[in-house]
Amino acid sequence: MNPLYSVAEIRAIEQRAAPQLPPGALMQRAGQAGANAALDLLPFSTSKARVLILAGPGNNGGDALETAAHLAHAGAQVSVLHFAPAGAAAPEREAALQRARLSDARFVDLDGAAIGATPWSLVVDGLFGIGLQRPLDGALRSVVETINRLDCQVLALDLPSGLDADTGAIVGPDGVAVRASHTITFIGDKPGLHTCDGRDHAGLVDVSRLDLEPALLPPTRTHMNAVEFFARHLHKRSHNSHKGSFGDLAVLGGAHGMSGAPILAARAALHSGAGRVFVAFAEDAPAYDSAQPELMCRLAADFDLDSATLVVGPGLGTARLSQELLARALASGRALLADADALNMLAADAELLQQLARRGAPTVLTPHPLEAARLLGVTAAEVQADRIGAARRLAERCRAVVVLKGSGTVIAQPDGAVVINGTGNPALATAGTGDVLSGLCGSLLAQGWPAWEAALAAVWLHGMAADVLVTEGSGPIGLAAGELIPAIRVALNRMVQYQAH
Ligand SMILES: NC(=O)C1=CN([C@@H]2O[C@H](COP(=O)(O)OP(=O)(O)OC[C@H]3O[C@@H](n4cnc5c(N)ncnc54)[C@H](OP(=O)(O)O)[C@@H]3O)[C@@H](O)[C@H]2O)[C@H](O)CC1
Ligand SMILES: [K+]
Repeated sequence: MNPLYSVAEIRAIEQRAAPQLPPGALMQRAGQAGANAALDLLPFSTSKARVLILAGPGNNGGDALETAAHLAHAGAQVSVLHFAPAGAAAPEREAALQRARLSDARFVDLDGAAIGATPWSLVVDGLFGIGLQRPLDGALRSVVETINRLDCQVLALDLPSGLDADTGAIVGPDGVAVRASHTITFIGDKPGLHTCDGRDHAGLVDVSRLDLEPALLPPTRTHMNAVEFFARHLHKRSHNSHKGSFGDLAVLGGAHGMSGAPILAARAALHSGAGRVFVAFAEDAPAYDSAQPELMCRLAADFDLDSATLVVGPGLGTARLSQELLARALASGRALLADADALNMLAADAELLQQLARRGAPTVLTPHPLEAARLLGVTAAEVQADRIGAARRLAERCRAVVVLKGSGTVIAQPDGAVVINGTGNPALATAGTGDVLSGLCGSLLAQGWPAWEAALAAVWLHGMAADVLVTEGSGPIGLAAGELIPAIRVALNRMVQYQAH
């Protein structure tokens, strides 16, 4: 299990640990952990390695100075770009500075051109960590811009400087942040490294607990998604089973001219194991889907919405007829997933929203940031500035499981529990992948999964399918949403094979 800690939680752990440790022990351990991570990235013959260390004015800078001393001791050619604190520094930072000055590391004063002209093996980013208060400006900003133009690997200490550790947003409206290839984060993992701009700036993340006793690390309400969270719902199938054993799902959508979306969702549902899949079209119901004749096409007005688990929204439109269909669906006692236009109609009608929140049956909402913004009455930028907060508020307000899509999808429960998903990649940034996700998640609900575990598994599988397709060369550019569907089936069956009871 990978818990994620907020800055406040990390500070509290630090305060609890410090009295039990010699002064400066945590910074020295962070320096050692930083050096170990750096050595793993350097060529075997360390003496040939040119390492640029950026040391900021705070304790993140202190970690960098300790790292510099260790790497110089290991024989690397270390250059330190030091940004002295405006006022008095912490004693442990002073000690780290002394150690670096006494080592073979060279303190340099390089401008952007000089930095750009040197063939560095590695840059270590110790400008700012969890103490960043405001956007990077002036010399700090231009150093970060210079580093981001280099080709070499960049190791961020604790987190990429310029990033908000809690939200993954870059600090400041026009802010900059280091683009690291690797991050070694201290004491505990941090949500901001895995969502919003976090994944693009943190690279591969590794955690060093700085040898703190596990008892010092309290339980958290935020975790990275993991198969173990939903594995108990993976079951091998019995011979003595039939289509009725695996539930009925109906995808409610498809207003005039928007029939592709519900079809995509329905195909995904079929290939994720639902026993029978209906497509209930708001208008223009086709006789059948020639590519997937297994799907049963109906006119929504004639379909008994109480007879199946429901996915409501793909291509549904927001016309009067669609609003009535949504109201009927919300009144059903069956499990329900609301996506796309269903979310837009809920945002525009407080009564429908209340009806949703009063539902007793399992309910999942799958908004992208703009849909979440409409539901919360804020802007998409405000949602992205605090994706975890937005998902938590929406889950609480709607009393439903919320899947806030985007880089590092955030899944929230009404009780405040949050999971950030780590699978997936930019190949998913194409039309229709949301419909595939809603069909997949709806299919798990139809097979009897609880809302929370269905959402965790669906988001995990959806991302994993994209990751597998990219390794096979089918992306990230040009992946079509429909291509995810067979890959999801493979990933699901493999997971059942290896994990199921
Ligand atoms: N958490 C732990 O147990 C340990 C953490 N370590 C490392 O320490 C940092 C946190 O250190 P902290 O000093 O609190 O914060 P930072 O180093 O991130 O930066 C704060 C200093 O930077 C100044 N500041 C902040 N924003 C800016 C800015 N945009 N431009 C210029 N200067 C800025 C700030 O000064 P103020 O002017 O705001 O007072 C601070 O001086 C953590 O991330 C770990 O790496 C320990 O080493 C190990 C234990
Ligand atoms: K940093």
